[in-house]
Formats: sequence, C-alpha cells, structure tokens
Amino acid sequence: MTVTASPAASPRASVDMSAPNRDLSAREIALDVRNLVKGFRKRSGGTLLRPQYAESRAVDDVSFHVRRGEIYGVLGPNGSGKSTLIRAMSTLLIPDQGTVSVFGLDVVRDEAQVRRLLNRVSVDAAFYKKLSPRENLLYSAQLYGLDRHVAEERALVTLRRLGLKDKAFQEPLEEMSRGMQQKVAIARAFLTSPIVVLLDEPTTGLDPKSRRDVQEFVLELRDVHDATIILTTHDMPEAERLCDRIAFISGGKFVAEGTAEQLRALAGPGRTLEDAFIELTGEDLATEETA
Ligand SMILES: Nc1ncnc2c1ncn2[C@@H]1O[C@H](COP(=O)(O)OP(=O)(O)OP(=O)(O)O)[C@@H](O)[C@H]1O
Repeated sequence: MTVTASPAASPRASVDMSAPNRDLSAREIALDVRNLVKGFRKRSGGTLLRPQYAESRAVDDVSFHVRRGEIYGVLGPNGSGKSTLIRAMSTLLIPDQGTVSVFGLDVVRDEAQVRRLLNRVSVDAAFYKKLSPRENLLYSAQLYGLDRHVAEERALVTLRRLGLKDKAFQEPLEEMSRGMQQKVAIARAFLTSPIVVLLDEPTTGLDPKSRRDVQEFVLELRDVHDATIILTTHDMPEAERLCDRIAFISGGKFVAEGTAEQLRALAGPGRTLEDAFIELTGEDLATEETA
C-alpha cells in the first residue's frame, strides 16, 4: 500500500485508504472494512429530569483491508475508537453504516460463519475469577463444542508457549497477576484455532518479560500458523516491532496508513514514528495515555 498523505490543508494529513488493491484476490484479503461507522448516544447536557443526548461517532467512516498473513496495527490514544473498531470487526457490535467482511463473509449477515474464523482477545477479558485457568478454559471449550481433552492440551501448549508455569493452570485466576490472566485470555482465544485474530491492546499493563512473551507469540502466529492478526496498541515500539502495516486512528478516523518506514517518512528524514503520529493527528500519544 502506498501512503499518499496530502499536504496539510487541515492539521490532519489525509491518506487514500479506500479500496483494496485490485491485484489482490478475495482469498488474499482476510479482512475488508468499508466506510464503517459506529456511533453511541451520549448525554450532552440538560437536567436530571430532562437529559439531552447527542450522537457521537466512535468510528467514523473507516475503510481499510488486511492481507492474509499480515500483522496490521491500529495505533491511537485512549478514546480514539480502537476497541469499538475491534468489536465491530468481531461481530460484537452492529455497524451503523458500512461493511466488514472476513474472507468474503459479512460480519452481520454471516455472523455464525465469521465466528468460526476469528476470535478476539481484549484487556477486559471476563473470567470466573474464583476458578482456575483450567476450569475457565474447559468451560469455554464446552461452549465452543470442543472435546475437553483436545481443548486442555491445546490450552496447555499455548500457556507454556507464553511462559506460564503448569502449576498456575490449577490456581484461582483471582490470585494471578494481570499479565498471567492476559495469557489465559490469549489461550482461550486459541481454543478455536482462529485464522484471524483480533488483539485489543494485548500487552497493555504487562511487565517487560510478559510483554515480550506475548509479542513473540504474535510473531509466531503469523510466521508458523499463517494467522492474520489485527492488533491495537498505544505503544510505538510494539507497533514497529510487530506490524507489517500500521494505521493511525484519531477521533474515530484513520488519518494515515503504511509501513512504519512509510509513516516515519511522512514526518520527514530522521523522524520517529511518534513524530509522525503527532504531526498527522495533532495529538500526543503519551499525553493522552496518561490523561
Ligand atoms: N458502549 C459505549 N457507550 C457509549 N460510548 C462508548 C461506548 N463504547 C465506547 N464509547 C465511546 O466511544 C469512543 C471510543 O471508545 P473506544 O473504547 O473505542 O476507544 P479506544 O481507542 O479503544 O480507547 P482505549 O485506548 O482507552 O481503550 C469514546 O469516546 C468512548 O467513550
């Protein structure tokens, strides 16, 4: 994909990210998002008895595609629309406008088939915290209709790969660190062997070792298991290390897309990805993150 930022007529450079390259066949496009809009009704004022509401767009006319076997990063500050986008792509939210298709299947019309192809891991993964990872994962396996022995073996392989000790498999989740729980959430997503994986801030809040374990696992998914991965992050070095292409999102809109190198080049010679982000979005990722 060629990045074509127009000189800033507005503070935000615009980039043509419309239709997929015509050379790519449907089999090569894992995910195709076209003109996606998702809004929420939010209280805008009024009184307790007469509240007023306004519609605010969390995702505002976003179009992009992800190739099979690609790691695609969506980079943006808090509240920029990353999670809403991931939830709309994973059939959890119905778009107000636009379409999302996964290997040609529409996420609304073909929801059941799409769910067999993809899975999502989010920072707010819900578990029965008094139960162990093993009990939680076996419960999920039952919901997915999987054989419990196959599921247990598969979960153990993933957890070991992520650096979790076997002993932890039997301990209550509430006694585990957030990083360990995140690894269990990843193992749960892999019970179904998804070919498209949506990772919503997979390393946020993790210590450096856990962060590296998860990042290496993500690279292995692409390189060994031929998975297509879409991940959201606030973390510039993570985006540079993992992603084949990156999109900058700000205020629900994609403002630029390209390889890390292409995006850095938009800011000028010798500039960093962070410089490019600030220049193209007018926002400081670090400030937003701590706000
Ligand atoms: N269920 C909801 N109801 C109302 N507003 C919502 C809802 N979910 C998200 N929003 C709003 O949509 C906007 C985008 O939120 P979203 O969670 O998608 O951003 P994000 O980039 O994932 O943020 P973060 O990095 O903090 O997770 C925010 O203004 C948020 O308040």
